[in-house]
Amino acid sequence: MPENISIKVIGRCRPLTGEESSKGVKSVVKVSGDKILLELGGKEQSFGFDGAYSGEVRNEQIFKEKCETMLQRTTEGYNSTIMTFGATGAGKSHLMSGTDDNPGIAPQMIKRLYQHIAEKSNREFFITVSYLQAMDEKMMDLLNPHNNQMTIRHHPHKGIFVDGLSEMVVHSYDEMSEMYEQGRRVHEAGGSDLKGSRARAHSVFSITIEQKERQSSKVGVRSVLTLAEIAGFDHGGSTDPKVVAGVQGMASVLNALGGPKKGGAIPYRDSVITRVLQESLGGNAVTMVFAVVSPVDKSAQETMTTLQYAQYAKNTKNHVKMNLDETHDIINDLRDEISKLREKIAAQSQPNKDDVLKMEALVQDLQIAKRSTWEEREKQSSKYQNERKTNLANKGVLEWVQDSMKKGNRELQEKLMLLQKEKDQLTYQYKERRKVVDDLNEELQRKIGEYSKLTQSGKSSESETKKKVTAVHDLKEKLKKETDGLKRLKEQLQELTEKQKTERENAKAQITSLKGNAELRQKIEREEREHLEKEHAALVHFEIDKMKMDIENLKQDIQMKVNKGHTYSSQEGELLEVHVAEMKAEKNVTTLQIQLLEKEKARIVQELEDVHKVHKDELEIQQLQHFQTFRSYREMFEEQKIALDQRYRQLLEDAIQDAVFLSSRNNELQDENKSQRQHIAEMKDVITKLGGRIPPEPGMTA
Ligand SMILES: Nc1ncnc2c1ncn2[C@@H]1O[C@H](COP(=O)(O)OP(=O)(O)OP(=O)(O)O)[C@@H](O)[C@H]1O
Repeated sequence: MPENISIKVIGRCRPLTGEESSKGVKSVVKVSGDKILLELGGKEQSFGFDGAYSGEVRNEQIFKEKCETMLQRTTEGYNSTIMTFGATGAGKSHLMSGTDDNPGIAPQMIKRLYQHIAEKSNREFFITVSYLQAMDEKMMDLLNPHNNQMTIRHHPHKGIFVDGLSEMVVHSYDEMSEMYEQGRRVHEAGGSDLKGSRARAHSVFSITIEQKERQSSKVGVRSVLTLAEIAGFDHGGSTDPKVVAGVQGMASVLNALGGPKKGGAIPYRDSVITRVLQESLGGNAVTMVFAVVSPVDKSAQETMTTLQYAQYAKNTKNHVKMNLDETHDIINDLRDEISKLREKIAAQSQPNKDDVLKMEALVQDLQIAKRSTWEEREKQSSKYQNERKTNLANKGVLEWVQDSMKKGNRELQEKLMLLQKEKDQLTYQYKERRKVVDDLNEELQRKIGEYSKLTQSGKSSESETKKKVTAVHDLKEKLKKETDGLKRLKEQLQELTEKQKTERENAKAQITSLKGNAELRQKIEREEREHLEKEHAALVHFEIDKMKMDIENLKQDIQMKVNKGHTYSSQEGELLEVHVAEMKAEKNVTTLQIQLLEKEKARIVQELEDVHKVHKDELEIQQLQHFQTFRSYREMFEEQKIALDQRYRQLLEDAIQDAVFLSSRNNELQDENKSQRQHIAEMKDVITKLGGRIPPEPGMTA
């Protein structure tokens, strides 16, 4: 049994914008409890709703207090609709979509839906989205803006649906958010072929949720969550019937549902948006309407209209029921019905017209039902995905695709930035430790110097010498420890560098797969080169440092040995000098190599930039060529379609003519047959009269 539930209406008034405040614009709207108070013509009018919010209240709070329960019902299998409606600039988009730091109803709904799904691991979900724009009675597919025809149909089980509107399967929160965001951008861009003001454009984002228990034969449930933004009723003085119907259709329906015209026929069919939202307005959906108004004095009349119609919505009752997903049973029932009807028609000598029409409708329902299986829809959705980019490019709104790439890139960049931050911290620690090592080294040298002075003076006592030697040893131990720590830090840094490299590779692969975004790819590659440069410079620096430390250690060892009384033979001295000279030479060679590498690097960078430029130009040419080819294919296809249509029409005409000819020939033959039979009957009569004698043939004598 359907439940009768009234449409809930919430009032919302936006604050004055900064510009309006600075210009001294007067506010004529107040929010008090669940009421919106409007000052018009010197009088204050009060409109009571199921809730009212001022613009200062954050969208999160409104969602929590009013919309979260709607999600609950949706996930139980009930259709739910949330619409924002009001004049242009009243704040509909701010409430429905919001901003990055004040997310609107739609992004919060999407987030909560996927949290719910994550909690229900025992259930299997199949989720699709579609996004429709209706303006001046013209429909546009916001997810896949094609030029194919779209028709609003009614299906006995599916309810109202738009045949031809792309239904995209989504598998994750990210995918759904991206679809919503991208569709919204197409809506904002308006699409190049949609003339007119966006102030008259309605948009409907529908999330269809089908779910069933895993590994169970129980019938699942199916529900549609509709998020709609309805434009105000202002047609800007236009007399174009489509423009008027587009914005007035909703007013007429609300009036007939809960206004002065209540009780009469409801003119859903008078406009696209009311037909599409028929289930949400007096039908099978739990509906919440946000009447969104501006506080500006100049908009007071529009505010009044919005609030009045919102009252009509409040008087409307919907008839809500849980929707079972019986697609497979429906297909079987339809097949049974079709085969019974086929037998009936076959048994008729003259097919009954009503039976034939019924058969046609059943076959159409079966086709729709067959297209409703999860597998079929998944296939269809991939097809739409493939068409999307071309359609978006054709509409001149491909720009946003690049924007969304930038968004994806931002996430990658953030990941890389985190790694870089970690690395910066490590590098800082490394530098600090390095300073400690250097200081220790200095101290050690000083201590060794003191020790050698003492031993050379020959005045030191044994205990004093011992003390100096112990101090040198202790320092050496400390230095060793610090150097080990430094080594470990270096290893960590190297690990992090590897990780960074892998992430950058991933980022690069991801960016490479995003066709046509040459700028972005170049940016990533340049950043990667710069990182590598820094890495190499640090590595070379480290090696030179190490070499210096080795020389220092060598020097200290020699000094210690000398201090202990060791005397170097001239051969040993020569060897050591050679050793030090070799190290110095090695250092010079390394420095030279670095300079050469720098030059080589500059050359490669230049080469890369050149190659990149050539590729970018080529890519642009290719893209142009592709579009041209695509256009000529389309034209060819249109021509062939026209030729085929003509041929088909010709064949049809021929067939009709044949049928007409055969039917008239049939009539002639029937007439002939009739006159023959009459003639035979007359002949028989004559024979009987003649007593069985056959009369002579005319012209013969008896
Ligand atoms: N609650 C709010 N807090 C702060 N600013 C708001 C709020 N609501 C709306 N605004 C601001 O008011 C202006 C109009 O809002 P918005 O674009 O959402 O209106 P709209 O009804 O969607 O307009 P249109 O029909 O032209 O698309 C915007 O600058 C928006 O940032």
